[in-house]
Parts: sequence; structure tokens; C-alpha cells
Amino acid sequence: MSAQIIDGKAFAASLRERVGAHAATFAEKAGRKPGLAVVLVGEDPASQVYVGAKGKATLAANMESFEHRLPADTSQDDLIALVEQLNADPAVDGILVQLPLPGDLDEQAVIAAIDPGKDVDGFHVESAGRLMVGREGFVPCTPLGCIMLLQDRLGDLSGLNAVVIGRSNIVGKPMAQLLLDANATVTIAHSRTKDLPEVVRRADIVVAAVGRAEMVKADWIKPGATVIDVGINRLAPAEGEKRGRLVGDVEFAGVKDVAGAITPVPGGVGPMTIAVLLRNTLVAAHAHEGLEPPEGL
Ligand SMILES: Nc1nc(=O)c2c([nH]1)NC[C@@H]1CN(c3ccc(C(=O)N[C@@H](CCC(=O)O)C(=O)O)cc3)C=[N+]21
Repeated sequence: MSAQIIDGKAFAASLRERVGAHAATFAEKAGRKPGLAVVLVGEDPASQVYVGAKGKATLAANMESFEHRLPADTSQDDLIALVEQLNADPAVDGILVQLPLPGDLDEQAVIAAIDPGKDVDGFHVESAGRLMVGREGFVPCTPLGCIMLLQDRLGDLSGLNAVVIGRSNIVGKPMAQLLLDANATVTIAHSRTKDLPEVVRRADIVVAAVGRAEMVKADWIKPGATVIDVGINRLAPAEGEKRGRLVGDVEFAGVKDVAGAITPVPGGVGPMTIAVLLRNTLVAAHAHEGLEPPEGL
């Protein structure tokens, strides 16, 4: 049996379409477009490409994009001063500071400086706390995109066994909370987990977010399980290749013959992250104008 391939790219395109339509309606009511500010510190080439892609998607969704590119030797004080300037700017609804930050910049301190009402990444401790206690707030884009794909495929997740591999603040922990909120039975596995393959074999839902290329193997997967691959790893170039292939944390070639459904890399979770970022920015814009939140997103 071969798994259904979950087309995150198509799902994300449809979400971006709906967000763009809502953004146009918002602009008529508010007299301005929703605005997203992206701050990039340093010259990491992968980050530059990624920030450029976000800017394009933002404009295509009828939103304003504000890009701030700062040199790698920017001081903590200057970076926080920029964040405070963006907090005070009424044209800016969402603020994203691209991570990781270079050098000794203190990520937690920079994130703490973001107005929680503009925290469209959902990385502020206030957003994390709200998610934990079940209050409304911004949810990190990648796990929110993953739960959308899961609910689209499986409907009700009640009682399903979900195993999240990885415990980062950005993906693993909020992912587990979202699955718990959806009434799944949740296990968070990590580098110290004993007999990881055996734990994963019990899962109806596997979310792999460890950042290790092709770590999850076919014989770890319960037949028919739904596999969400959050990893984006660039392999070393093979003979004759200029750039190495992009692979996930799951060995796709093998796992696709066992799983019931699986997200590919690229074209799975990655595009969802950007679409959800735009969705969160749209929600922030409505809150800033005192408008009812948009429906059906
Ligand atoms: N504050 C912050 N928020 C982030 O959300 C954030 C961040 N920092 N730092 C970097 C990571 C990385 N990230 C990606 C999003 C989309 C794709 C994506 O769309 N990938 C495509 C293809 C990418 C390619 O071809 O290189 C895909 O998977 O199909 C990738 C990576 C968001 N991040």
C-alpha cells in the first residue's frame, strides 16, 4: 500500500487565497492593509531567501510588507529599539524577528520586547502561556499548520495516539499542546527517549520535528499512520549535484509504503508555515482595528 501524499503546498495556497480575500475586505473597512514587519539580522543566505519569499507572499495576500535587514554586528539595544519602534507603529500588525539570531544576541530578550498583540510567530511567553492554559492568543505557525493538515485529513483526532518527536519551544511543545486540545493522547519523545522506534510504532499520528535528516524509518511506523514531517534538512551534494537534496526528518521513500498519509519535503509543512503567518497577521490586524475576527481560517 502506498500512502496518500498530503499536499501542504496546495493547502497553503488555498489558505493564502482566503487570507488575501479577507485582507482586501479588511482594507476597505480599515482604510489600510494589514502589515507584517520582518526583521533579519545578519547575512545568512538561507535566511535571506526565506525572508524574501515571505515578503512576496505577504504582498500577494494584499498585505503590506516591511523588511528590516540589519548587519550581523547589530547590538542588542539597537535591535530592541527597532522592535519597540515597530510596536508603536500603527501600520504594523505583526512582527517577526527571524531566528536564530547571530552572535550573542539574546533571543528571549528580543522576543520579550515584542508587543504580544503583534506576536504573530507566537513565540512570546505570553503567547506560550495562553496556549498552555487554553486562552485565545497567537499559536506558532508551524504547529498550527500541522494541526490544520491533520484535521483536514483525519477530522476528529479524539482518542488517537499522537507521538511528537522533538521538544522545542517553536514546534514540539506547542504541537503537543494543540494535539492535546484536540483530545489526542499525546507522547512527547526526544533524544533521551528509551526505544524510540517502539514508542513511535504505537502512534496513529507521528509529528517529526527533530532536525535530523531521514531519522524516522519505515519499520517505526504503524501501518496506516499519518506522518507529518516538519524537518527541513539539506543533504551534502551527491556526485554531479550542485546543491544537496532537501529532505525531512522522515525517510520518505520507505515510510510512504507503510503510512496511510505523509507530508513530503519540500511541499508539505514548510509552505503551511508561511500561510499561517499571514493568517495570524490578518487576525492581529482585525484585533488592532476592533473588528470581529475573520471566519473560516
Ligand atoms: N521567527 C521565525 N519564524 C519562523 O517561522 C522561522 C524562523 N524564524 N526562522 C527560520 C525558520 C524556517 N522557516 C521556514 C518556513 C517555510 C519554509 C518553506 O516554505 N519551505 C519550502 C521549500 C524551501 C526550499 O526549497 O528551500 C518547502 O518546505 O516546501 C521553510 C522554512 C520558518 N522559520
